[in-house]
Order: sequence, then C-alpha cells, then structure tokens
Amino acid sequence: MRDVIGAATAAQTYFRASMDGCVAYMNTYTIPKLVQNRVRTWYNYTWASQGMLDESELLDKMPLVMRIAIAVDINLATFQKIQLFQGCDQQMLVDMLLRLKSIIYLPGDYVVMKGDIGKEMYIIKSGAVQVVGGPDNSIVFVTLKAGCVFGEISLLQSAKDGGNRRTANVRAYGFANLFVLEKKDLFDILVHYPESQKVLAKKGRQLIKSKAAAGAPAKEEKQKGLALFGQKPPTPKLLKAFGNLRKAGLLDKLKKAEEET
Ligand SMILES: Nc1ncnc2c1ncn2[C@@H]1O[C@@H]2COP(=O)(O)O[C@H]2[C@H]1O
Repeated sequence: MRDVIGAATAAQTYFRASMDGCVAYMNTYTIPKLVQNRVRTWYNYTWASQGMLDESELLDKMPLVMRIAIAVDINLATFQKIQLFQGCDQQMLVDMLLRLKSIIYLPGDYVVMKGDIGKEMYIIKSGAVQVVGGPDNSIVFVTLKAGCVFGEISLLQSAKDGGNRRTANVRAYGFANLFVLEKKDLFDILVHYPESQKVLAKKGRQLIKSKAAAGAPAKEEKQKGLALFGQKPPTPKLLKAFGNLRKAGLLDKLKKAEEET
C-alpha cells in the first residue's frame, strides 16, 4: 500500500516539477499570459486524461516485443476499422502503430491549415475535429470523431502542382487526442509492403473523391495527381524514337540498305 502511495506521490511531484519548469521558462521569455494559460491547460488536461505527459518516454525504454504487445493490444483494433487501411497487410499496421505519436490539442486549436505542406496524417484517438472554411472559418464541412483519419490527402498526392498542400483547415472541436503519423515514417514502412502500397493508393483516390464531393475543397486536378509512390518516369525521347523506328519497320529497311552498300 505504502508503495502505491509512494509511486503516486512521485508521479505528482514529477508533474509539478515539469509544469513549474515550463512556467519559469515562459516567464523568463515573457510569453503572453494568454499563451501561458493555454500551456497550463494543456499540462493539466494531458496529465488528467492520461496520467503522463509523454507516453513515448515510457514506451521507448521497453524492449520491442513489449512495445508491440502493448501497441497491438491498445490500438490494432481501432486501426483495423479505419477505411483507409482496410485490405492492408496486418504486419504493416503493426509497424505503423509503433511509429505513432500521441498528441493533445486544445479546443479551437488549428491542427492543419489550408495551403500548408502536409507532413503528417492524424487518427483521432478521442474527441473530435472539424473541417472548416469560408469567411472566418465559419462553415463547418464535417465533424470527425474517434477512429477517423484526416490530413491524408496532402500526404497521398505528389508534390507536383502543389498536390502536397493541405486542402482545408482542421480545428479541434473540444479537446482532441490524436495519433500522429509522419509522412516519412509512412513511406519508410510502405517500401516493405508493395501490395499495401497499391491498396492504399487506390483507397486514397476513392477517399479524395468522396471527401471532395462531401464539400471540402479538394481540387479536381489534384485528384488526378495522386502519386503516393511516384509516377512512371517518361520514356526518354531517344528511346521513343527508337521504338517508333522499330514499329514502322524502318530499322530493318535501314539495315538492309546498309548491307547492300
Ligand atoms: N469533405 C471532407 N470530409 C472529411 N475530411 C475532409 C474533407 N475535406 C477535407 N478533409 C480533411 O481535411 C484535411 C486537410 O488536410 P489534407 O488536405 O492533408 O487532408 C484533408 C482531409 O483529411
């Protein structure tokens, strides 16, 4: 019993020390009170909701086999239900779970801003976000809840013609606890799963179409540019010319003429 109380007190002390350190830091740099209050709210909410400030601190110390067991136990079922990942290799999903980072956004925080370059996608762990636009972001295109994915459009398209830009603003609706998957991590994983690459590219195309139809402004020309894994490079001009020669039988004629001379 004494051990349990001791551990709880140690955790509380750690939390207080972290928050006090952060407040001292903000005071040193005379950070505006409004921002300071938001940071305090973040600390308090994060601590109250998950009993720690950074889950990865805890998990990173564990052997891989334990991290896999925990990740599978807590999150695999959620990921298996995500439409975007259906049909993907199960092992790929496990690899993905190991790369996730957890982050909490405060009510009204913008998670992604239209026009920014997309470098990560998000899966909602708990809470909700809204895809917004129009004057003062007053139009709510859709509200996304736990288990939904967002921020994937700019990841699944090629950088060509600005396809890697965010297509809409996404704002936390209440406290939003999100998983973040970085583009680099996603692409590193997919290199090992060519079949899942194809599944994801196809799903991505379908989702982009349905989301654009649902209201938010994914541009028509961007849908065509879906190039998760790059497009086939164009055939060099010289090779094309060579191909045409063969087709026309010109090559044979030239050879014959050469032999006759
Ligand atoms: N109509 C929609 N329905 C659901 N989500 C959307 C819709 N339009 C845009 N989004 C999401 O908003 C995100 C903004 O960043 P991305 O363009 O990377 O990816 C976008 C989608 O995930």
